[in-house]
Amino acid sequence: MTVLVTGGAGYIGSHMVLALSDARRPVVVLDDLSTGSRAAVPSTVPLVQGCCGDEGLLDDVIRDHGVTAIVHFAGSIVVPDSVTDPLGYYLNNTVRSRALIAAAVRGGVKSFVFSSTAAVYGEGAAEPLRETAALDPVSPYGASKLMTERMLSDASRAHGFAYAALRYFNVAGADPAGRAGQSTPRATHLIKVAAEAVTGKRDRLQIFGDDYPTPDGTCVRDYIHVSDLAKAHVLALDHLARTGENLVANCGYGRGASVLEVIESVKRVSGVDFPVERAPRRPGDPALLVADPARARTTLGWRPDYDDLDTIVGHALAWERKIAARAAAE
Ligand SMILES: NC(=O)c1ccc[n+]([C@@H]2O[C@H](COP(=O)([O-])OP(=O)(O)OC[C@H]3O[C@@H](n4cnc5c(N)ncnc54)[C@H](O)[C@@H]3O)[C@@H](O)[C@H]2O)c1
Ligand SMILES: O=c1ccn([C@@H]2O[C@H](COP(=O)(O)OP(=O)(O)O[C@H]3O[C@H](CO)[C@H](O)[C@H](O)[C@H]3O)[C@@H](O)[C@H]2O)c(=O)[nH]1
Repeated sequence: MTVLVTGGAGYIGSHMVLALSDARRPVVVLDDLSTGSRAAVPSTVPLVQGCCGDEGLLDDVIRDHGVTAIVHFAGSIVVPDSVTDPLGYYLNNTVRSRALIAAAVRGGVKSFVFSSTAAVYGEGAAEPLRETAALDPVSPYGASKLMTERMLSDASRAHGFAYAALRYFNVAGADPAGRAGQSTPRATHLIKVAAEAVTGKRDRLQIFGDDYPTPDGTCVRDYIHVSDLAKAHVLALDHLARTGENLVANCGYGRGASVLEVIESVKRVSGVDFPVERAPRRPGDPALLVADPARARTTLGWRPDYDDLDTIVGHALAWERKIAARAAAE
């Protein structure tokens, strides 16, 4: 009854490993440590260092650990990088996911939860976005994820397993107990970058575009707390095991915050006034992404615990200060 968590040494994956461990569910992590770190995996949880596209290794892990479910976080995640390196993104996100799905089929794994993204939706769809909105990704990143959703749909029909594709909106924050957080080197995510500006790791924050068709001209996103997201994954695993029915569901709160509103929140919560400068638009950025989370609520019974921007920012800051203090002590 072991859950294989690919990418479990990364930001979101490490919170999922904590959620499963807290629920006393057996876990094994597979991670190539390209952006994740060994320290993010509790010492009680086995970590296999390797690639989620290595079919021989996957067969061994599934067999040796008695894997019955897979939660697949491993992948490349930076939207603008996918614009400059699309083939790298299709390799790591699509081709390697295909290898993992094939290994799951060979190994008789019955449940598969996949990290999808709001970036699968097209521009111009009615907001908040429902799962039925048009799928027309702006970036190669979104396309690489949408292809994996399609493979899961086709393979589940042909081979008799159930999958959940959870379309995350913007994930932020950290474990409220301070056990995990985002430690990604060269992070690009807004709240993480702003937290680094608070601790002095960065000397300023850039706003990428202030001429979008949004109320204040900056991009609007639906920020979701990473621990609420992990909770949705645990519920999705239970749903798949209980019903055997596939699920595609948004994970967001249904409320947007602009880049300027996020910056205000970070300054307010931290009490630190860091320099901010206007910069050109970043390639691949849609103006507005806000979830309609009704399906996750009704199908999974998902009820968020941290649906508040200042709370998310507060947890992100606590983690950032903790790792800054640790780095200073080294
Ligand atoms: N962070 C967000 O806001 C967000 C939003 C939507 C979707 N997602 C998706 O969630 C997942 C996790 O994202 P994250 O923010 O935790 O990123 P992350 O970079 O912290 O985690 C990814 C993990 O996967 C590992 N990895 C990458 N390629 C691998 C490979 N080929 N084989 C094995 N391990 C590999 C990395 O070392 C890392 O530990 C990704 O699939 C991402 O696309 C993230
Ligand atoms: O220093 C920064 C960083 C970001 N931004 C802006 O802040 C917004 C959010 O950017 P992030 O990089 O934090 O997140 P993205 O919306 O680009 O992407 C994230 O959320 C998406 C879904 O909404 C994807 O799934 C993706 O994996 C994940 O990285 C964007 O308008 C971006 O231009 C800035 O202005 N300055």
